[in-house]
Parts: sequence; structure tokens; C-alpha cells
Amino acid sequence: MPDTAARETAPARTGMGIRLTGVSLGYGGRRVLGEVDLEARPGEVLVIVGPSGSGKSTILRAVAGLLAPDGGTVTADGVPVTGPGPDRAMVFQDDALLPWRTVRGNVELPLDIRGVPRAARRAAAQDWIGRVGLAGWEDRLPRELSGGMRQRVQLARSLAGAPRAVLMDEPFGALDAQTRAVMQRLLAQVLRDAPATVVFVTHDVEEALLLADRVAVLGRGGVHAVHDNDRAPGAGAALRGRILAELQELS
Ligand SMILES: Nc1ncnc2c1ncn2[C@@H]1O[C@H](COP(=O)(O)OP(=O)(O)OP(=O)(O)O)[C@@H](O)[C@H]1O
Repeated sequence: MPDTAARETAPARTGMGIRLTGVSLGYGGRRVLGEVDLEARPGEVLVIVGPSGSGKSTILRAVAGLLAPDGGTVTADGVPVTGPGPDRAMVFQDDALLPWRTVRGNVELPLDIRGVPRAARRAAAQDWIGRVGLAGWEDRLPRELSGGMRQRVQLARSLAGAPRAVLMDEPFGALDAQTRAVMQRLLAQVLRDAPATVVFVTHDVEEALLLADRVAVLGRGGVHAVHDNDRAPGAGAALRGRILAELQELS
């Protein structure tokens, strides 16, 4: 990658610190969550699990700045979140790619928006396309790709803008088991080179344990527990059992 591209698109050195303090959230006056206290530490992968309808996506929307809290504060590096920003990229289950743009055009989008010059934009997009294993597919349109490939494009697009936080809502939920496993490994690998803070929502406890530094269990209108994912041999099975028991109790 040319120097200019590397300079303008290099990932920030550390991820963003995200904090929810006494946050209540709801829709049209109907409360979904009350008094949520939760922190994503700079550079960590915080995975949120919880029963269906417990408010996992709602928390993500609040951090993204797409939903204003009814009470409490959401801060990014200590600054209240008042709306969406390029420092916090969202990745959804539905790929949300622009159908009329090629793979390259989609990956370049966040750089385009930031006004990065064309050559630097191209080089950075190419770098990310290669990292997610899509070299040779640059000129294809989203409809010519499989679901897994579209999620790769979405991942490359979200990271190409060098966000300091990536907010992922069941990004692999629609993929078959094999593609999902490949994408989980790919995500773990690319995150090593892009030290953003990640808040990742999933139903899948195995996925949580694979990716998380910490796992937050949501239920009954708030955060039930937050667990460190100690990756020491044997620790995974114990934590898996504990989280599954908590989820059963909360459902
Ligand atoms: N746009 C909306 N308008 C009104 N209510 C909503 C909206 N989005 C979510 N809700 C409600 O808020 C609650 C929490 O939804 P949310 O999608 O955050 O849960 P979730 O834990 O992510 O669920 P799932 O695991 O099923 O995706 C649910 O009762 C849901 O019906």
C-alpha cells in the first residue's frame, strides 16, 4: 500500500471506550431496558448474549447513536453519543451493501465519505478486499456474490474506514454453519490487525466464547452478568455451562 494510503486509512492505535451508565431504552414510551450499566473497554471484544427480545439490538442501536436513551448516558471516550458517526461502524445480519456499487465501490464507501483521495481509497480498499479473501471479485456486484461473500464485503467496508468501534448485530446469523465458522475465524484474524473495540451481539454461545474478551448476559430488563472469557485450557467449558444456565433461567 502506498504511504499516503497507509497513513490515511491505518487503524487507530486503540479502540474506543464505550460506557452506558444508568441507561433506560425503549420505543414509543414502552421500556425495554432500564438502568443499564455496561462498559466496552478500549480494544476489547464485548459480546452480548441474551434471550430473544431482551434488548441486545436495542443496546447496539443506542451505542450507534440510532436510538436516544430515555434516561442515563451513553458515552464514547467520555463524550456523550448524540448520533451516528464514522468512528462507530455497524455490521448487520442483512448485508446492507449498496446493490448498484461493485465490491470495490462498497468497500471504498467510508473512505469516499471521508474525502480520502481516489488513489489512496483504491489502495486501502484493495488491501481490505485481499484480507477478507475476495481478491479477483472487485468488479462484481453484490447480487453476484454468495451470502458469505457479501458478509466479507461488509466486514471489509466496516473496517476500511478505520473505525474505533465496530458494532456487530448477529452478522453471521443468516449464514450456513460452515460459512459461519469460516467467517468467525476470519473476523478473529482481521481484528488482530484492526484494534477497534467490538461490541458483538449473538444468540450463539459458542460464537461468543470464540470471539469475546468478555461476555455480557442480558435479561429481565438489564445486564444480568458480565463474564471474563478466560481462554485458559478447560475454562471455556465451565463458562459455557454457566452462561447456558443463566440463559435458561432468563428465558
Ligand atoms: N423499532 C422498534 N419499535 C418498537 N419496538 C421494538 C423495535 N425494535 C425492537 N423492539 C422491541 O424491543 C424489544 C427488544 O428488541 P431487540 O431487537 O433489541 O431484542 P434482541 O435481544 O436483539 O432480540 P433478538 O435476539 O430476537 O434479535 C422487543 O420486545 C422488540 O419487540
